[in-house]
Amino acid sequence: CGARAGRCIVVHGAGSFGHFQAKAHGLASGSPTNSESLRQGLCLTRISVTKLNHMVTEQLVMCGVPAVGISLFGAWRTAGRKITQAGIAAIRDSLEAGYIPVLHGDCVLDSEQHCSILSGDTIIEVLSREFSPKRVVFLTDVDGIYDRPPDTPGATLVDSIAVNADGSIDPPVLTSALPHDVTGGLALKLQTAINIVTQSNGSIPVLICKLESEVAKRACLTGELRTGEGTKLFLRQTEETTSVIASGWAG
Ligand SMILES: Nc1ncnc2c1ncn2[C@@H]1O[C@H](COP(=O)(O)OP(=O)(O)OP(=O)(O)O)[C@@H](O)[C@H]1O
Ligand SMILES: C=C(C)CCOP(=O)(O)O
Repeated sequence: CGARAGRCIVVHGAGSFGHFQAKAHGLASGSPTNSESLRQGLCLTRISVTKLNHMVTEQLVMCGVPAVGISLFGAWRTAGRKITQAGIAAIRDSLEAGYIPVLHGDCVLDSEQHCSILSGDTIIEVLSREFSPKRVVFLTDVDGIYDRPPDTPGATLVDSIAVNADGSIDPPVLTSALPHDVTGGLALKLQTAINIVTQSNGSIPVLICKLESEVAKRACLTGELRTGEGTKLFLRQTEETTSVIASGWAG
């Protein structure tokens, strides 16, 4: 409900919705022959992910947030899983009219394999390029990024991750994903966070913390995340980037 305080875009994943149907019908890899089974799988997956989007949007509206659900299907397209068309206009128009767009991981039409899946994480990466937000906050069901899967003995929360210009990170992190996940789970979330940091040259801070917490509220509204509250990614400054910033100030 903190969304009332300013303009923001909400993107949610499919969670326990959609992945089972998508996996059962092979939607991620699609098929050039565009079979009946694939079409049926796409319809069932969309019923599931839009049901979740309806529930999320409804909760936001009940909290007084002017939220509108926006799906990708129809407006976004891929070719061999690569995005060839992103329906940005509908999102921009909704924001300008004072609404909070609520997008979700979805399946879309693909010109080579009939359909493909776009994860909520992939959507966030595209939106970050288009809208250059003040910050991106990933909300998850654990406190942040751990050095190894949090259910592994000895797992420790990582307060900050330095992202190098080549996309490598320090410290390294081990991840795991649930067997039904068709989009890669936390590994894709982390890769998306890294891409946002490198592509924005460090100008978009990325924070990862726990859903439904005071920490999450403060992180979304102010960008503040204290030690032990979650994970912050930042671009490791090299001599080259430092001199560019310095010359920017001098100019
Ligand atoms: N190194 C790690 N640090 C934190 N969480 C991890 C790690 N490795 C695996 N996980 C698991 O990732 C889960 C969080 O990922 P989350 O479910 O938010 O992403 P997702 O699978 O992409 O979800 P969605 O599909 O809804 O976007 C946690 O429940 C945790 O168990
Ligand atoms: C159609 C599906 C399963 C969307 C997946 O979106 P994600 O949960 O954000 O990876």
